[in-house]
Formats: sequence, structure tokens, C-alpha cells
Amino acid sequence: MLDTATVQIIKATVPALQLYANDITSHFYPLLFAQHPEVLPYFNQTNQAKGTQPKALANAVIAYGANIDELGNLSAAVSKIVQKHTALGILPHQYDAVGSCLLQAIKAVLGDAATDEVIDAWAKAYGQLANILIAAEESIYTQNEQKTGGWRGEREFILIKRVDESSVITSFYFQPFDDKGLPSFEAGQFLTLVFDDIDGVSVRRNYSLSDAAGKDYLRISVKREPNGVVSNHLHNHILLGDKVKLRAPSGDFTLRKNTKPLILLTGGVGITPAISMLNTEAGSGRDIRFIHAALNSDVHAFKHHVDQLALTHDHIKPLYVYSQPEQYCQPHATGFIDASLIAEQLPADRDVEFYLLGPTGFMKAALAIATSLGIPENQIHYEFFGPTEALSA
Ligand SMILES: NC(=O)C1=CN([C@@H]2O[C@H](COP(=O)(O)OP(=O)(O)OC[C@H]3O[C@@H](n4cnc5c(N)ncnc54)[C@H](O)[C@@H]3O)[C@@H](O)[C@H]2O)C=CC1
Repeated sequence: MLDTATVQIIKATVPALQLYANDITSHFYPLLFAQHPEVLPYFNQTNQAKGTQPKALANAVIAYGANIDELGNLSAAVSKIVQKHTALGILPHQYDAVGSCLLQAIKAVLGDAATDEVIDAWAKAYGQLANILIAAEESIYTQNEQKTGGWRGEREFILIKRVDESSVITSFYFQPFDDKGLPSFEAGQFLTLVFDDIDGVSVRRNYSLSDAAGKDYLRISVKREPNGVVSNHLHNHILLGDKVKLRAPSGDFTLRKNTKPLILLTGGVGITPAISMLNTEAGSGRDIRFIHAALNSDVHAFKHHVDQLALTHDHIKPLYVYSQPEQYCQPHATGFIDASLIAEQLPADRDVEFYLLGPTGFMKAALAIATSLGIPENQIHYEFFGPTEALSA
């Protein structure tokens, strides 16, 4: 617990930090990368370049300061951070590097206003937050290690199969190099791939698991991104028999197991976790609307698979929406998704579990539609790959 004087100083300085938050975090990252280059692989440099990562950190620090005496308000946000950190493999000692650079950045931007007392108070507050996160992260590492087929840290896998799912998305099937089996996971969770050297750079990236648990492989399905370091490496260089290091499945964007109708609304490569959810629930008899928006049939992944499931399961109903359809393959609807199209897929009472995933513009539109149609807020689920702030921008 922080002492009263520290809490008062934190609360009194939150407005100043809010005013200069972007300056502080823009200052912070160059300091961190210069003083601790070993942390670079943990940050997606695209998010740095877009400025979304610094904004996300600024918002988190301000929210923490503003709620310093009511930390319970932050439990959802803390859980998201913990999920991201454990996926990446953040370790306790890395908090010291971040804390020291954050305080240096506050001092540099606030100047004389950042007295020794102020810096001291923020150092204590940061220490408290670090301890909360370190404890929560250790508990997840332990759980991952102790579950059957589970592991801590990185584990070597072998690529056993590659399947092209569309002109841009390829599935990669991995089996462990050892013979210790695979853990169960929740549909919607993702794996982290760790590469120590792609053109001299060490990187780690999260990819959604795209099949149900309980198979003798783990599968991800990856879109080739124009400048994607890892996606191009996978598509161009990872061949059958190659070894890849994986971190255990994680993430809290998971399927709620109940009998409510399931709406899976996805755009583009956002389809991947929805396929894991669909495959998990296919045998359950649960009413599933599988709505997928794609540019056209060339880039529409898993179409054959979903169509086959729908043919053999009456409770699964697909709806495809193409924004730029080709003459030779017409979807159920064209253009972007809109409220009336989605409303037709919903029961009158709107009592559904609604999952949405896709590119930023799609997610903004889908969220607005779900809300306008009266779906209860706690039944709308989404995950944003990258700093969440970009979605509300
Ligand atoms: N959870 C996440 O954060 C996800 C992020 N992405 C990111 O988005 C990027 C683009 O993904 P692609 O598969 O190339 O998608 P895409 O650019 O092919 O778009 C797929 C479909 O989304 C719909 N869409 C796009 N913009 C929209 C808008 N403003 N309003 C309504 N609908 C819209 C259109 O129907 C389009 O055909 C990826 O590079 C990936 O990095 C993609 C999926 C999930």
C-alpha cells in the first residue's frame, strides 16, 4: 500500500502528466531503446512508428495515476496488459529498465515541476504497479507450465504441414519437437512465435490459433502482409521440418461456453480465431451465424471448410459479404457490413454472444452496429492486435 502523502502527490500531478503524456512517452521509448536495446524484440516497431504504442502507454500511466486509490477500477485493463506481457515473456527485471526510463522521461519533460518529491512518489507508485503485474504474470507462467502438455517460456516445434487457405493466407501446422504432448487451450487464444534472427533482428509475434484444441498439432493461419517481417518470413522461408520456437497459448478473447446463439462477425484475416471457435462449437448444436467480410473470393480463406460444415450442420449458417466482388463468384451481400444486414441475423431479443474481429475500420463499424442493435455490452467481444488505443482514436 502506498502512504497517504504519496497518493496525494500522485493525484495532484495526474493533470500535468495528462497534459504532457504524449511528450513523456515519446521521450520514454527512445531512452528505453538506447539504454536497454535488449528490450527491442518485445516491441512491434510498426506500432512505434504509428505512435500507437506511446499513446497506449500514456493512457495506461494516466489511468493508473487517476485510480491510484481505487485500483479495482483497473482490473480489466490490468488483465489485458498481463495477457500481452505473458504472451511476450516479459520478466521481472525488465520492469526496472522501464521504470528508470519512465522517471527520466517525466523529469526531462516536466523539468523543475518534477521535484524530488514528485519523482519519489511516482517511483513508489510505479513500483507498486510493477509488483501487481509481476505477481499476476508469474501466476500465469506457473499455470501454463503445470497444465498437461504445457510449458514455460519457449519450446521447440516442427512445421509438419502448410496449407494455402486463400491467395494471401496460409495455415501452418506445428508439432512439438519433444514427445511431451500438447496442452488444451481456449478457442480465441493465440500463440507467440519467437525468432531470434530474421535479417539480424530478433522478433516475436502473436498469431491466433485457427483450429479447435484436442488435435495432435497447433495451427495458425497467417496473412502475408506487404511489409510484414514475420509473416513474410513464415510464408517465404519456413518449410516442412523446420524448427520454430513457440510460447504457450494465451489471451482472454475466448469463447463463452453457453447456449446463447453465437455470432462470429469477421473481416479479412480476422477470420482465424473465429474458425477455431466454429470448429470448437460445431458439434454442440448451438445456433451459429458465421458472417465474414472479405474483398472478394480470391482472398476469402476457409470458404470451402465453412461451407462444408454448414452443409452437414443445420445450426451453422454462413453469410459472406464482399466489398470488391469478382464477376465469377458472388457473395450473399456486397459492400461493407451494415446494421440492417446484421439485424437480419439476430434473434428479436438480441440475447447472443457477439464476437467481432477484423481490420480497424471494420471493427469500428462492427462495434457501432452491435451497440446500435442493442446487444448487451458484456456479450460483445473483440480483440485488437496492437495497442487498443488505436481503436478508439
Ligand atoms: N484483431 C485485429 O486487430 C486484427 C487486425 N487486422 C489487421 O488489419 C489489416 C487488414 O486486414 P485484411 O485481412 O487485409 O483486411 P482487408 O483489408 O482485406 O478487409 C477485409 C474486409 O473488411 C471490411 N472492411 C474494411 N474496412 C472497413 C470499414 N472501414 N468499414 C467496414 N468494413 C470494412 C471489408 O469488407 C473488407 O473486405 C491486417 O493487415 C491486420 O494487421 C486484421 C484482423 C484482425
